[in-house]
Amino acid sequence: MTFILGLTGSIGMGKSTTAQMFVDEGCALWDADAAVHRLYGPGGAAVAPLGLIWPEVVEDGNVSREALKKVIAADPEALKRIEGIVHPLVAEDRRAFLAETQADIVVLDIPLLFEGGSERSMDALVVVSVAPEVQKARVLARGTMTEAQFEMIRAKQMPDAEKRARADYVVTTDTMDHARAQVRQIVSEIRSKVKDA
Ligand SMILES: CC(C)(COP(=O)(O)OP(=O)(O)OC[C@H]1O[C@@H](n2cnc3c(N)ncnc32)[C@H](O)[C@@H]1O)[C@@H](O)C(=O)NCCC(=O)NCCS
Ligand SMILES: Nc1ncnc2c1ncn2[C@@H]1O[C@H](COP(=O)(O)OP(=O)(O)OP(=O)(O)O)[C@@H](O)[C@H]1O
Repeated sequence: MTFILGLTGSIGMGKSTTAQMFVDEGCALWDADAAVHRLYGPGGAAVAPLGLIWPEVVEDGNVSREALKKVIAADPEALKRIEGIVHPLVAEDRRAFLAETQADIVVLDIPLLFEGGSERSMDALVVVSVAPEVQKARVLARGTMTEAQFEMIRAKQMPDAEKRARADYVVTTDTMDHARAQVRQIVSEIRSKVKDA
């Protein structure tokens, strides 16, 4: 039996960093953002359908994220159409992963877990969270988004407080040591539950 643990949190809250801590504790990981990278890469299943609508986003057989961001900036409806193409392909990638895995605990790192409605298929939910000013400072420090792009994405996502209210576990990502201690506690609780079941 594999225990399926959904991991989510708003932009820049520490999903990838926390997911890696679960891997360090022996959990298997599937990462939705990484699946999107595969789908946009050479031979990826999203390249042809996106290219049919916006030929300019395909460069050397890849989907260019920069070109896609230009499309979204010019047409606010475009993101919905992109999601309509990409999300079913991501769901298929996840099904294939879950069919193969042998791990006792699988962590599914999904930025839009609540927004996309996949929470029902999880055994438990982890939400990562930190103060909003820390979140913003961390995202802007990466230098990949302007403040306006960050605010646009944040406004589109379910508010952090609502996510926390729906979580079975909240991991506060204020420091690495604190987050790691919380991850170890969660894994040990789940392993003892699974053993007793
Ligand atoms: C808009 C795009 C081009 C921006 O690419 P970029 O490389 O700059 O950012 P990246 O993909 O790393 O996203 C950063 C964060 O933004 C948030 N985000 C991304 N897409 C969305 C979305 N459709 N709705 C809400 N938040 C989103 C997530 O928290 C994500 O972790 C890209 O995110 C994209 O193609 N999105 C559509 C596919 C999608 O919905 N992916 C989300 C996970 S399935
Ligand atoms: N527990 C922590 N303590 C200190 N810094 C952290 C912690 N967790 C994450 N960070 C830092 O916060 C930033 C964002 O983390 P990360 O990339 O894991 O977030 P994310 O939620 O996956 O982001 P995105 O939504 O953009 O994909 C990174 O610079 C990371 O080093």
